[in-house]
Amino acid sequence: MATLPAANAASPENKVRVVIGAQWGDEGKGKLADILAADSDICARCAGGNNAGHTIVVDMPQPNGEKKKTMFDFHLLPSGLVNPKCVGFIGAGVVVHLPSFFAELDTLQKKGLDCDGRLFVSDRAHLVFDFHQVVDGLKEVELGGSSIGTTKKGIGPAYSSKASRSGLRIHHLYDIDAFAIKFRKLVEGRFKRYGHFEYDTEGEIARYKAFAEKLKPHIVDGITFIHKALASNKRILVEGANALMLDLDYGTYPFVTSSSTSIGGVCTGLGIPPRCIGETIGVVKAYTTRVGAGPFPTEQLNNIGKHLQEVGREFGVTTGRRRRCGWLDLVVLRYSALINGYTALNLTKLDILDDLEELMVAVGYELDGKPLENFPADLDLLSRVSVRYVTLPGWKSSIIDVRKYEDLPENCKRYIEFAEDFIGVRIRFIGVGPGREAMITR
Ligand SMILES: Nc1nc2c(ncn2[C@@H]2O[C@H](COP(=O)(O)OP(=O)(O)OP(=O)(O)O)[C@@H](O)[C@H]2O)c(=O)[nH]1
Ligand SMILES: O=P(O)(O)OC[C@H]1O[C@@H](n2cnc3c(O)ncnc32)[C@H](O)[C@@H]1O
Ligand SMILES: N[C@@H](CC(=O)O)C(=O)O
Ligand SMILES: [Mg+2]
Repeated sequence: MATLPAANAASPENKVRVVIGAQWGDEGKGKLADILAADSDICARCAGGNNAGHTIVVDMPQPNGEKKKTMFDFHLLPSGLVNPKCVGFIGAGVVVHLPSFFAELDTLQKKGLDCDGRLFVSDRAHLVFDFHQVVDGLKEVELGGSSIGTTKKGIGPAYSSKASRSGLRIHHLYDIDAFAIKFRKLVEGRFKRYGHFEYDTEGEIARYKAFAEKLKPHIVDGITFIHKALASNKRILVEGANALMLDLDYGTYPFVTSSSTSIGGVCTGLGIPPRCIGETIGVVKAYTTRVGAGPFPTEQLNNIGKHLQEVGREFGVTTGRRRRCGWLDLVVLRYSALINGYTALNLTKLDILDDLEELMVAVGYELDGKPLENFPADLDLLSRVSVRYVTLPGWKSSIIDVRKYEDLPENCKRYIEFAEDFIGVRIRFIGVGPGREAMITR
């Protein structure tokens, strides 16, 4: 009997739901993924690695029956794991740093989340090794003034190993002698390219031999796993990492990450066809942030930027770096919506704009006095654009306790509706605070 389900075994109605970043990351995907995980059986990661940083704030039940506000930081593991009934899955498109995988898992267990038997990883996922992280740092130094500002988690070097067909995948761990030969060759190659650096190659091989044992209960054939889940009508939620403007093809290259962070990465990263994708929810911060180098047309290097950074507590969850801040860029969002085909949007951190007198939103770019029709591929052009803004009045009151759309201040609704009309996609969820409960659903 065949073990894989037949291609048409899944009911056409059972489609995966996708939560995906529409800007330069840190839009608050983790919070929405956590909320949607309540009615999902599986929460899957399809791309990226532990460069991502999702923060989730929930009231956790305590042994004494009380609830305690608890903050979770997810990097490599899917945020849906906060829901005790949700199974986590890491697809083949993700690059996995095993020490971080186990450290994150340990932290979750210590915070009271039992993940036994509900975290699985595809045997086709590539491994990120510590030497990839060293090389990430060395590459940045080599780039000098034009460095990317990576998270130094080894993401680019690991995807480079994968693309150059010398990478090691999880299944390689189970023939340790062959693994050791390939691993030594990989490290030697890095020494040749970057000069010798401190690295205990043999110690690392021994460490991975131990990891291989520890990882066994988590490993699955990802294709069997996801297609059996589809065929048995499991509700699957995909949690995007990073965001469209950091996509290797469509982001502000080379100031991007090294994976496909767009909707295409959902198909390639999980091994599912496009027809299995249903709702695609784009997560949009009510202003714009970016961490790391690269163009950012609406960046505000002034008191507005400072206000957004401070009030929004815009610090990287992975590296602690201060995030750059600026006005909402609707040009970026129209571009992003074309590529990802959002069926709905989640506007987040709207409460951070509460105190501002006036709000500006970018509605066009001009180059040499002429309107630009597109989002330019050429970063030299992008760096020369002047931004056309529309100014909207602020609402100057706190919205953090509002739970119904009708109860939002008029100017706040105007801001939401202006963005929605311009992008052409319905804003269905509105974040008004960091907590799980601080979300308005329309
Ligand atoms: N005040 C406020 N904070 C929010 C809201 N939604 C999310 N947050 C917080 O905003 C931050 C969002 O950043 P991240 O957690 O890095 O977002 P992410 O999209 O999951 O991150 P990446 O995968 O790294 O791109 C977190 O600290 C959230 O707790 C909101 O509506 N209001
Ligand atoms: O992915 P790496 O190579 O570490 O960094 C490249 C580029 O992408 C930015 N970035 C990566 N992950 C995130 C994330 O989760 N949120 C925001 N920005 C991210 C990084 O800062 C570099 O600019
Ligand atoms: N993923 C990160 C990037 C960083 O920490 O630099 C963030 O949450 O901002
Ligand atoms: Mg983040």
